[in-house]
Amino acid sequence: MSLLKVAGLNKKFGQHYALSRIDFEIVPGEIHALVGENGAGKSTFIKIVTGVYAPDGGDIIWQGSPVVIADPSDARRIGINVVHQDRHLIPSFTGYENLYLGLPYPKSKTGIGVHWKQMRQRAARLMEEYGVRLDMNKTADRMSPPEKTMLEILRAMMLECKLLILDEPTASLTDQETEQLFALIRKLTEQGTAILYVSHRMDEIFRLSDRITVFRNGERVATVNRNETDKDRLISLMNNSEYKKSNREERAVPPGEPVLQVKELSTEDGKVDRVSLQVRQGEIVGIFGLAGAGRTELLEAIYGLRRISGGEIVIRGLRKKEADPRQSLDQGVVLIPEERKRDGLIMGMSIRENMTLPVLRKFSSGWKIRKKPEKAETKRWMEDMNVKASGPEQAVGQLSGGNQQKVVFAKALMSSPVLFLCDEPTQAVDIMTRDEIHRLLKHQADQGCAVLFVSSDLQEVLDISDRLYVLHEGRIAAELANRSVTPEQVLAYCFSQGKERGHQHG
Ligand SMILES: Nc1ncnc2c1ncn2[C@@H]1O[C@H](COP(=O)(O)OP(=O)(O)OP(=O)(O)O)[C@@H](O)[C@H]1O
Repeated sequence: MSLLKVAGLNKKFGQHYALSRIDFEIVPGEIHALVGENGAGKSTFIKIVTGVYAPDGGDIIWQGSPVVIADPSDARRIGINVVHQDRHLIPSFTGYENLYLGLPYPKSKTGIGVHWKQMRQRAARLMEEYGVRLDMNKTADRMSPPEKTMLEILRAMMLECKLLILDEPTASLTDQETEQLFALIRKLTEQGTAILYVSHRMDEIFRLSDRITVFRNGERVATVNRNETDKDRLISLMNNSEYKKSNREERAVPPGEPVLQVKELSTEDGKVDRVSLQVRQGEIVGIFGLAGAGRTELLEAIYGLRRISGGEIVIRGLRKKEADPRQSLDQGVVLIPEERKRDGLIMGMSIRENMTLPVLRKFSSGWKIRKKPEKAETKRWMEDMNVKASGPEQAVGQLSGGNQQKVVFAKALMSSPVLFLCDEPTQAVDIMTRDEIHRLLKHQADQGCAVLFVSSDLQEVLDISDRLYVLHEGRIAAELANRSVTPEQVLAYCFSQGKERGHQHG
């Protein structure tokens, strides 16, 4: 019998159908992937089955009976939980405290205090049951991304979750960390929990899922068995056209003058430790490291968002005097941040306002902003980046996650930068846009830009970079020419413990 069945589900925003006549079914113990281009309706669907949005029509059947899921606590009560990429943990709370978040703490015998022992025992039982090892005394802000994901899954299982929805769970995880997560997912399904797995990462979908449902423009276009389809067919279903992957080609333009020179750079918090690197004109340089290696921190330090305790940053021959993002922008440096909701965009503002804010000078004459060219350029970039929206005036907060990322990118491109600092720029974007972003960056590099590119997807780093640095515990563990390097070689450096630290030029 199906665990969850929906029939004829509709959801409208204004005149626009985000979901139209959706039929869907998931059975106990199944791993069911949900895929679709950015804006296809996946998040809206999740929000309806978890009680965030009310549908405008259609039925939801849970374990054979019709239900109304009025709010998220309703969903949790019947056994539906979701783990999002934006994790819902309280940073200063320990693992234990986060595990019991929103739940009654076990009371001590007196009925006044918390029964800590019981709390710890229950957590230990749960971890043993699912084969998870976590230091639950650590506060959430000291946990790595995979640890946080595991903790959230454990919390769902405390609530006797029958349907666990994982929304881009591996977005910032490396391959090894993803393996740990997959092992946990398999354990959950063995015990009958169904998994609805939303991801843009095709390889994972093919490794993990039993069935795959494809959404396109708010409609369900297919549900297929994993072993009866392949990646190219799936992508064609997603966008109704032939998909051709761009090849890993050698870039012809030889690198020019150094644009970025980092010498012995350290941050006050110790996350970046005596890092030296350089990126020249026309070069795309990758940075790879495990979660916690200091990838984001390094980019933030270069951009001026993190306090520096030593070393220097030279951009086009000019030494940066202090941590100052404004100065970076003036020097033609842009940062595509990992957390676009926090750092990249103002959700209440329109696409146009977000894109043109840093470059308003370009459109001003005297006191006035020349609206026409401002709008025209916004539109041009929206077309180039294939941003799905009702128009340049739509609020960014109303766009799907992937389309927000495209706006971040367009905004960066608009300022004609000389140096791109990209932190997971293709996170959450669909596979077509991912190729498009790679193409755009290569084009920018061919025009003389320098690109420093961080991704937790090793294959992506290898696909795009001319050269790469491996980061390990805040330090450069290796510099590798990306001609014949294999993923295994890169990973060996990620796990190196100092003594193997060395340089390899090729
Ligand atoms: N609150 C809202 N107001 C107006 N439109 C919205 C709102 N939320 C979503 N939409 C629209 O509904 C459509 C579906 O969006 P949804 O977020 O469900 O897509 P998605 O498949 O999850 O995309 P992504 O892969 O980019 O996260 C989009 O066109 C989006 O702009």
